[in-house]
Amino acid sequence: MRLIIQDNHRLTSKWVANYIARKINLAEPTLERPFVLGLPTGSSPLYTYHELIKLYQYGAVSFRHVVTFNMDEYVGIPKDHPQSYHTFMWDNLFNQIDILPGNVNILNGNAPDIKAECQAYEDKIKAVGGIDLFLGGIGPDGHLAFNEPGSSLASRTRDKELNYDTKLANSRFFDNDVNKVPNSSLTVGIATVMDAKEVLIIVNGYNKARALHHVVEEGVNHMWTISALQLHPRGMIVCDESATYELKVGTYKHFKDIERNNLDPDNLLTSNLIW
Ligand SMILES: N[C@@H]1[C@@H](O)[C@H](O)[C@@H](COP(=O)(O)O)O[C@@H]1O
Repeated sequence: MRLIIQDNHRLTSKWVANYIARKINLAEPTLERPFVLGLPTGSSPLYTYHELIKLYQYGAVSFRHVVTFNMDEYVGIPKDHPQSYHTFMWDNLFNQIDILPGNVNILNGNAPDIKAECQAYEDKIKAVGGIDLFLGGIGPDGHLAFNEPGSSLASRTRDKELNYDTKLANSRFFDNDVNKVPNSSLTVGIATVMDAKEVLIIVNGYNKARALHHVVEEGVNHMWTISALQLHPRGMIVCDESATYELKVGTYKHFKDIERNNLDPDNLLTSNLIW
């Protein structure tokens, strides 16, 4: 697993956006052979999306032949609700880049047949050849997408109840009222994410420091579902300094050392030092 430590959230976002743009460009995607990107919502990827929009505006990347699959969606709120993940993605990324609407895939939290919806999502990912790069964030309890602590590490796309901690964390988007946060979600499973050719997780802030410690320094454990990343051949975390507060000094120094030539986001757009 790679751990890229950046000074702050702004640099984290720039690094991740440049990395994604470089990956898309290197793949030289076409209509027949698109680049397939898994995407999260939340505050962690927000500035990465702003950076990607800037790169698109400068002409440094195009999303014309990019197919996306979002990680998750709430159950029980309309698609056009201001806090639905549909709204988040269209407002913060898709409406501002050249992606074809038909290439965007987001789970339908109001599907009449949840099982069929989730199976169709898994089938569609397979049909396009799998996900090339899955971008993600984590919750303070180390959950990936909505795979709450205790979720099977072999899980696939399904519906999942949200725990109180997650509802509390997400209540900031629902007038700080935990009762307004939906009780359940549709989410890709841990195995769905781990099937991607590459997984890149953004971790920012003190409130994620414990989770970062668990994924980097402890064993694989279903109570910290992000720890499954240790088993991925191309798993990478990009974090800011604040998120490293629970890491051992030695761990911190080790990753700073081995990634010392890869830290400058500006080098990424032309670098071949990329997976
Ligand atoms: N389902 C999402 C996760 O995919 C996301 O990673 C997490 C962290 O969000 P944030 O980045 O806002 O801290 O929140 C939600 O629970």
